[in-house]
Amino acid sequence: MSEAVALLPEWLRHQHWFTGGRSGPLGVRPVAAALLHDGEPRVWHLLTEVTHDDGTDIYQVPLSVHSQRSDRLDHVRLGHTHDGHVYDALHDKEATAVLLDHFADDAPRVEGLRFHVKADVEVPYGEPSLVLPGEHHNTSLAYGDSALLKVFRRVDAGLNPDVELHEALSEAGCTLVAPLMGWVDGDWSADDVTVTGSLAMLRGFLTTASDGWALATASVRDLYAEGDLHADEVGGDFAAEAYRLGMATARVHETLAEVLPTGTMAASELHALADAMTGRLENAIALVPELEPFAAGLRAHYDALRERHDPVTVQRIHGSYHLGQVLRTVLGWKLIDFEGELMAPVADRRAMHSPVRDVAQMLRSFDYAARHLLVTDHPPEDPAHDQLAYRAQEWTQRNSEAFCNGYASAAQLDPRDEPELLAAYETDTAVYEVVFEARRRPSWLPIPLAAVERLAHAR
Ligand SMILES: Nc1ncnc2c1ncn2[C@@H]1O[C@H](COP(=O)(O)OP(=O)(O)O)[C@@H](O)[C@H]1O
Ligand SMILES: O=P(O)(O)O[C@H]1O[C@H](CO)[C@@H](O[C@H]2O[C@H](CO)[C@@H](O)[C@H](O)[C@H]2O)[C@H](O)[C@H]1O
Repeated sequence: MSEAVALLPEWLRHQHWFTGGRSGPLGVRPVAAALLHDGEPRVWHLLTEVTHDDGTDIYQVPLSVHSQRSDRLDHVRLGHTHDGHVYDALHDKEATAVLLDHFADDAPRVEGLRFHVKADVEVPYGEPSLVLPGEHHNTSLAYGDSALLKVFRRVDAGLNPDVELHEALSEAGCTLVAPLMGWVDGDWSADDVTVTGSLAMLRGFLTTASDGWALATASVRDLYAEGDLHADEVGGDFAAEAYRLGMATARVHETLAEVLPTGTMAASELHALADAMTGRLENAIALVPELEPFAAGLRAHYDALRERHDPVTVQRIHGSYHLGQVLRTVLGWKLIDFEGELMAPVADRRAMHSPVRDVAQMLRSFDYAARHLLVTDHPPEDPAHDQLAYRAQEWTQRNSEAFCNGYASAAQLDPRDEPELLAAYETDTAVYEVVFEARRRPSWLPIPLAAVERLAHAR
């Protein structure tokens, strides 16, 4: 194993799900290793601590070791050791079959790993796996067309909120998420004590799904192609979908409030929330000085929270809600990926908030969908820019209203009745997005910066 571990730093550096600092991996130290299959290939389950210039994280890196080099797996080869050729096991169908087989009742027990299957679930043993394409934070394997195994790459001690909320919603009979079929948790050593955390989640595969971002941006393309028509006049109007998405969101919130704890945020906690938002703004300004001219206007939204006297009802929410986290199937909208903001500590990701926070994030996502073509295809020097920007604003307005109408029709709460909360959460999200884009997609930075400017002048 130690030879294979030596291959990890260079390999990890090139994995898009590796988020460790600018330095990349500086050191790698296994914290748990288990042999899942002692045959050809040999399959190892490995958890490794990775040190980088921003700190230390635990990554899950199942490996398969073949005695012969495999052309088929060349694209996921880490290198060669005395034991054989080492591959990313999640891309190796022989190894992923081994992984799925461990959910079976009669599978050999593996020390430090526990595979759980929910009652009455049919695990598709024998189905080949396919890695879902795209640059995701984790690696998801579709087994046939019935189950999806999401293998968390960066893992934390404790229950992953994705597993926790899928379990709560599935148990409550909520059909607005893919049903939870099972999960894996495991142990590793941290500072000489053993900790436990969620490692993977098995859920139903939604075969007819299109993601919300693809659908919304297709609607915006239609609008842009007809620059002289309003959003409600073009063929690809999205408002009815936005309305239904609002309803689905409200119903999920309602179920979460029924089956998981709720609470209230009193004035002192609202102060603390406003302070946390202000702190994030100050950090963001240090990184992106273009924010500075808008700082006073943005802080005013946080001050409004400090001035509020009524308590705010809080509950578990999605936590990182946007159009990429919703799938439209023939049976309607489904919500996915309840992990929360990945870079936040797990305790923050499991914190209770007003459901208005999810609404605010989805409204930001409508703004992104409407404006992203202004950045990619119609920059300010394009003569059509100003007209299209106007249309984009109309599209956002129309779909935000429709979403809130749908939400209000299915919930006790109309998010527009909480304007201070909505504006504060929208501002906090836009500030987060400024940092996210500055680091990850600088060419998209104008999208949240335009929102920051609008929000700064909105009080
Ligand atoms: N239950 C599902 N059925 C079909 N596709 C899904 C399902 N859940 C997620 N997906 C697809 O997999 C992608 C990644 O899932 P997600 O849970 O968001 O993982 P990650 O955290 O790695 O991004 C989604 O963008 C979606 O396209
Ligand atoms: O996918 P995650 O939940 O980890 O979210 C991160 O990446 C998102 C981009 O994929 C990012 O979302 C931002 O861009 C989206 C369009 O690509 C847009 O729909 C969102 O509204 C916008 O916030 C998200 O902020 C980031 O945490």
